[in-house]
Amino acid sequence: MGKGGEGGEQPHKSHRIRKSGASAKKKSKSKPNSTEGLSKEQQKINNPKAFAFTSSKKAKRLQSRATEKEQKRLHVPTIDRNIGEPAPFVVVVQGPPQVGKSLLIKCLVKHYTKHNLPEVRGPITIVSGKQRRLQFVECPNDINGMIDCAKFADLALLLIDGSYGFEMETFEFLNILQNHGFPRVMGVLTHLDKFEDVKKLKKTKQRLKHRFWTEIYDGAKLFYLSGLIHGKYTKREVHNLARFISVMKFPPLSWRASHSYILVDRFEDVTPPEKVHMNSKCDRNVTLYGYLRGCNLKKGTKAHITGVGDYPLSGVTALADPCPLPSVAKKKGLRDKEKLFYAPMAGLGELLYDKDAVYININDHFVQFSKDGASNPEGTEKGKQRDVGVELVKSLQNTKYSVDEKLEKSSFSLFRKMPHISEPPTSAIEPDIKDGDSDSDEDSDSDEEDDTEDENDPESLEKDHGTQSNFKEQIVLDGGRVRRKAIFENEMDIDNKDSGEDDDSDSSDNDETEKGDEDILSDSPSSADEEENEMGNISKWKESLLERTASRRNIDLMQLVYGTPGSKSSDDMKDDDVEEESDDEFFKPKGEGKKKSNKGINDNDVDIDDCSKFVSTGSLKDWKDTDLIKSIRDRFVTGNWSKADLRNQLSEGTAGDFEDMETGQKYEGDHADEVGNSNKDDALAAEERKLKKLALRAKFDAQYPFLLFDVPFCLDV
Ligand SMILES: Nc1nc2c(ncn2[C@@H]2O[C@H](COP(=O)(O)OP(=O)(O)OP(=O)(O)O)[C@@H](O)[C@H]2O)c(=O)[nH]1
Repeated sequence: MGKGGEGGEQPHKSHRIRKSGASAKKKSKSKPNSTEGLSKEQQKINNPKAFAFTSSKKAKRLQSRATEKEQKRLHVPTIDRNIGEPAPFVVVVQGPPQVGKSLLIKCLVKHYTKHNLPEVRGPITIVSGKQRRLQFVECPNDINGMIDCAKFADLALLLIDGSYGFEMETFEFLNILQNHGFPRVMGVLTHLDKFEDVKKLKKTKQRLKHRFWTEIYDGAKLFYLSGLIHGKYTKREVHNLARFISVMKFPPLSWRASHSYILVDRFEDVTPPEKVHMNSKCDRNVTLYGYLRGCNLKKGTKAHITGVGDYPLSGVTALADPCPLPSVAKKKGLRDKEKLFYAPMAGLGELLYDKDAVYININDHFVQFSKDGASNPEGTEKGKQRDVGVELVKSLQNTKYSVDEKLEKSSFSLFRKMPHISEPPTSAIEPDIKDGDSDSDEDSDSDEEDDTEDENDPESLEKDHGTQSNFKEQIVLDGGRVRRKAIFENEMDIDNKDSGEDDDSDSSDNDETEKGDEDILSDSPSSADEEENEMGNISKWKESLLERTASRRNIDLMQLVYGTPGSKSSDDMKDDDVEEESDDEFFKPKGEGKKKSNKGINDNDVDIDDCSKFVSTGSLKDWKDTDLIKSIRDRFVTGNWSKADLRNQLSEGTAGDFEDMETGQKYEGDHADEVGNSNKDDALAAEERKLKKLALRAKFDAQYPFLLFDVPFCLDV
């Protein structure tokens, strides 16, 4: 572009600096000392104060902020080994029983695909965006299931019953997650519609949020699902949750990225039927289907199947994607056709592609079964001539109950006059526990029950996790359900503080909860300890678990050797033992008493020291015996050594013969004459030995005559 407007183009008008008027004045005002044309260095020299910092603190803060920003920018690049489309991210939905896991998955699937899921079984794959697929898995409520889920979860949705509080399952899963490279975790509070008091709801939300933050990290995301509408979570809340999952970043976990693994979404037993017919326990061939994650998988590699074992792969085949990502055409959002989902185990979809076959699944209500022959009288006669296969199928139509259902209802008696034994109903657990512990628990733990338990069922069992622990598991029987509530002392502390604050602001708020909690605090003996255990990011319950494991194995050697301070005297202990023994003896079956009376070393105690070795208990001393411990007490640094000297002197004085080998002089003890005739042979043998020694000594002296002199010498070479 030329200035002269060559080529027919219009020239740009150059900027004209104002020389008069308001804007010219303004400029001259803002720049009284014109520094135009000066370099930055020169400007600094001219006015150093303008470039100096006014506050050192502020400067320091700015500097650290700049460094932080710089550091954040720098990160180790993650290597993505995935070829082609990335495998779906696995979203594990975990929580205690009946918290609403299946319902949440159903609602999320409905939101993403507009399909109703009849049943949640196995992984459910859906297309959630143009570049993203998700796989929902419901975590089973057993520890093995939790371990398996922790291995493949990219995101864990921890469902918590808000009306009830934290349960043990959540913490168990969190602990397992930590051992598998902590994936993304999000909390979801359900059953919030059970709160009638808005204030109480708000408070509970706050409390649970802070506890959640303490366990994971400050600011961890916690969603609230406020209730159900037509048996489903509200659309808005599900939409928000789904949005959050859709945009979430899943940084690859290093171990997983360098190992190949498959979350199996379908499996097929492809063993030839005749082989199974010949031998029902023959080795089976099983085909497993699923998305491959991590790195590549080769034929012949040994694969570990959780809960089954290690097996070599006989072959790996790449199949067509059952739930492909939509086309990359430039358009906003997903079309309805592209909202695919794949859930072979949940009984969805009509076609099933196998390695060697295609199955067509037809819903039962579309199938017209032929009428049962027995229903019409004519058919009975015809039925006699029917084919055996037809007969079998017809009889199958008649069965009302499946084998499992029949087994559940079945019962048997071991002896003729005994009542029938059948599987106990779940409610049968209740009276058992109540009978055993209800009395004592009501007495001791009645103070520690909070409002939810009061409402539902006051009878509960408590297990203290160690003496120092601030974390307790409380087994509560809640409307026929056994629930394992997690109770934190810290939590109670916070509650108390909160209630105190609230009391100031609103004294009329007399919640049962607060009362209960205050009682707990005032009555609990470890209130001083609680103050020490302030809320922090460190999870105290995990610490206590470690401590307990360590303390089980530790033996206090000091206590074993020197005894417990203020322990009973040995006589007292003996008396106690005698009493115990006599009591035991009284109720013992025949022959048992003798075993117990043998006060040898306890076999269990032997295992504590080294369980890998077999130790014969007969040859060992019982180091629990106080007399035995006393007998060696003076052999240690802290013992009385003068006693030992005295004993040596006495033994020397009384023990009799002593012979100085240097001089050949012989000292005889006071009691030498007490040696009887029976020891004569010994004396002769000793005499012989002495002569031998003297002869040897003479020989030695002859060989090394210089050793007879005490004068030090050296050899000159
Ligand atoms: N009132 C209320 N009921 C809920 C809520 N969430 C779930 N439910 C109900 O709780 C019951 C259990 O829900 P599920 O989704 O089967 O729970 P789950 O965790 O899958 O149960 P399991 O698989 O047996 O462990 C259902 O009847 C739900 O309707 C909620 O937020 N409020």
